[in-house]
Order: sequence, then C-alpha cells, then structure tokens
Amino acid sequence: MVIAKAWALKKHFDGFPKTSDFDLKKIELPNLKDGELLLESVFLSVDPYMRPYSRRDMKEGDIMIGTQVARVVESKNPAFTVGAFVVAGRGWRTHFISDGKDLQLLPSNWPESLPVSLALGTVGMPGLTAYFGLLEVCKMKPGETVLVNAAAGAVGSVVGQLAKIGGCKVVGCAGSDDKVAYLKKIGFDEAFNYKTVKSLDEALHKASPDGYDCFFDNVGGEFASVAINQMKKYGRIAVCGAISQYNDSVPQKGPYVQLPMIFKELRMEGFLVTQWNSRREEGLQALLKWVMEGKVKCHEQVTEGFENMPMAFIGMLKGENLGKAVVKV
Ligand SMILES: NC(=O)C1=CN([C@@H]2O[C@H](COP(=O)(O)OP(=O)(O)OC[C@H]3O[C@@H](n4cnc5c(N)ncnc54)[C@H](OP(=O)(O)O)[C@@H]3O)[C@@H](O)[C@H]2O)C=CC1
Ligand SMILES: CCCCCCC/C=C/C=O
Repeated sequence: MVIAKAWALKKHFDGFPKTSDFDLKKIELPNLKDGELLLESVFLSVDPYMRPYSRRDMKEGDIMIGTQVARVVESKNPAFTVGAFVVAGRGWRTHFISDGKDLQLLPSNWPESLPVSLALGTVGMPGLTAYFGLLEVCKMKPGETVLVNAAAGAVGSVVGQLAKIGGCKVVGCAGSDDKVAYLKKIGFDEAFNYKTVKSLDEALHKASPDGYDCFFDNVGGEFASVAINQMKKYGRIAVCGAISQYNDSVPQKGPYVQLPMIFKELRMEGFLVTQWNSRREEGLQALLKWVMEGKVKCHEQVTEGFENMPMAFIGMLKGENLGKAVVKV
C-alpha cells in the first residue's frame, strides 16, 4: 500500500503566504484498477499563479494546486510504461493514481541528457508563456526594443533570450545584482537592478533613450505605471503577470493608463498561456530545439525535499530564485 504525502492549504493566505498556512497530510492510495497507473512526483513546480489562483479556485483544506514531472511506478494502462516521465497537474503530492487522461508524456524526442525538470520551466508552461506572449501578443519584429521585468525568472529569462533570437534589443530588470549579472551573461543588451536604481524612470530611459516597442510585463503595479510612459508610438504591452500585486490585501490604486494608451496609440493585452493549448507541441518543439542548440540557456533554483515546498514557494515570491523554482522530491 502507498501512503502519499500532500500539502494542503490550511488557511487562505492573508497578505504574504506563511509556512503556517500549509498543512502536510498523508493519504492512503487504493490498489490500481484496470486502466490506471501509479505515479511518483520527481520534481514539483512552485509558480506565482498559485497565489492568486488559491483565492479564486481553492477552499481551505484543499491540496495545493500545481504541476509536477512524475514517473510511472506501476501501470495497468498499456499506453504508459513503467519508468516513463509525464507532466501532470495533480498538485503538491508525492504520489497519485491516474487513468492517464490528465497526463502529458514528455515530447518523444526529449534527449536523455536533458534534465526532465525543464519540462516545468524553459521547455514547459513558463517557456510557452514567453514564446506565445512574444510572438502573438507583443508581435515583436527584428530591430525592435523589448523590455521585460522579473527578467531573471522562469518566464522573463526565456522572453529575453527569444527576443534576442528574434533580432531585438533586450532590456531586463531584476531584483539583485547577481540576477543582473546573469542577464548580461545570457545576452541581454541592458539590465539593471530595479531595487537599487535611484529612479526607475531614469534607468529605463538610460537603457533605451528612444523608448520601447514591446513591454512584456510580469510585474504590474508601480513598475508598469512608470514603464508605460516610455513606450514608443504604436507600442505593444503583453500583460503576463502582476506579481507585485498578488499579495496585496488592499488593491493598489492607479496612476491610470488611458492617456499614454491614447496619445501613443498603444495596444495592451492580457493573456493566459492556456489560450494556445492547441499549439503546445509547436511551442515545446521550438523551445527544445533552441535549448539543445545552446541558443536558450536554462537555470533552475532547485529546493531539495518535498517537506520544503512551502518554503520554496514563499522564497520564489520573495525573489530568491534565479531561473525556474522547482522542488526535487
Ligand atoms: N499569463 C500567463 O499565462 C502566465 C503568467 N505568468 C506570470 O509571469 C510572471 C513571472 O512568473 P515566473 O517566471 O513563473 O516567476 P519567476 O521565476 O519570475 O519568479 C517570480 C519573480 O518575481 C519577482 N518579484 C516578486 N515580487 C516582486 C515585486 N513586488 N516586484 C517586482 N518583481 C517581483 C522576483 O524576482 P526579482 O528578484 O526580480 O524581484 C521573483 O523571483 C508572474 O507574474 C506570473 O504570474 C507565469 C506563467 C503564465
Ligand atoms: C495548473 C496549470 C495552470 C497553468 C496556468 C498558468 C496561468 C498563469 C497565470 C498567471 O500566472
């Protein structure tokens, strides 16, 4: 008999999540029926969306939402062999049973040399967010200037590198000098620490005196309010995330966007990566190719131990991660 461990939301987050908001549970799994398989999580993802989605989709006592790379340990389903790796969205659990319908096998050409954890990051949902956000929302063109914030994270680091592949100038902002050094190492043209610059407005102007054609916004709030005024005419803003607002108990108030939107004739579009679920394979293959060619570099912040999931999640929200934050069970 298998006893799974799982992290539940004990108490809805009030402001910044605390370790006491989580509860570690043990769940006894039944024997497999025909058509079912038993899986063990190998890597679990901690993502910013878990913070706003917990309030929207979860009640206290529910298992935390999330995705994992899992290995098939027992199979009564001929479509899945023991030892195969899949991506699943079964929340913060060490083990689970599935009928296979909710599982995605890793691409069949996944190289053995490539860590399977990347299926949660650069060659997974965050990489796809960068890919479709840049191509379909920003509609970047060669020669343009792209701005991205939270640039050293899972989505932002891919945005910058894809924009370089697309022939753009890239400016990135991140919250530490080490992150800024990393951005320069992976090819960003300009990068600065938004926490230490005297004036965000001046730093953005210095990095691109002519302004920005595309702004891939992962942060929202104050940053976005300043950056919108530095957009070029006909600029495009992809509203990907608003992490600076996820922990607010009281919603922040404007400045309001209408004047720059009108006079610069900007386009601003919010999006969810799930919009392109039908093009998932196209995106994954493109990302996999660039990673294998060394054109897109990956960094992961790996926290060891399932018991440390809440800490890894809280650490990521605080900015402790360089690249994709994952937990190794
Ligand atoms: N629309 C969609 O479909 C999707 C949206 N997203 C969004 O993209 C964004 C990035 O996600 P992801 O790459 O997974 O996460 P990251 O790996 O970038 O981790 C989050 C980072 O956000 C930064 N951050 C935290 N608080 C603040 C703040 N108050 N102001 C500025 N930066 C802050 C920190 O970096 P730093 O040290 O630089 O401050 C932290 O490392 C999030 O907003 C997320 O919700 C992600 C996936 C899909
Ligand atoms: C269970 C996987 C859900 C993935 C959706 C990600 C959308 C993210 C939005 C903001 O961060």
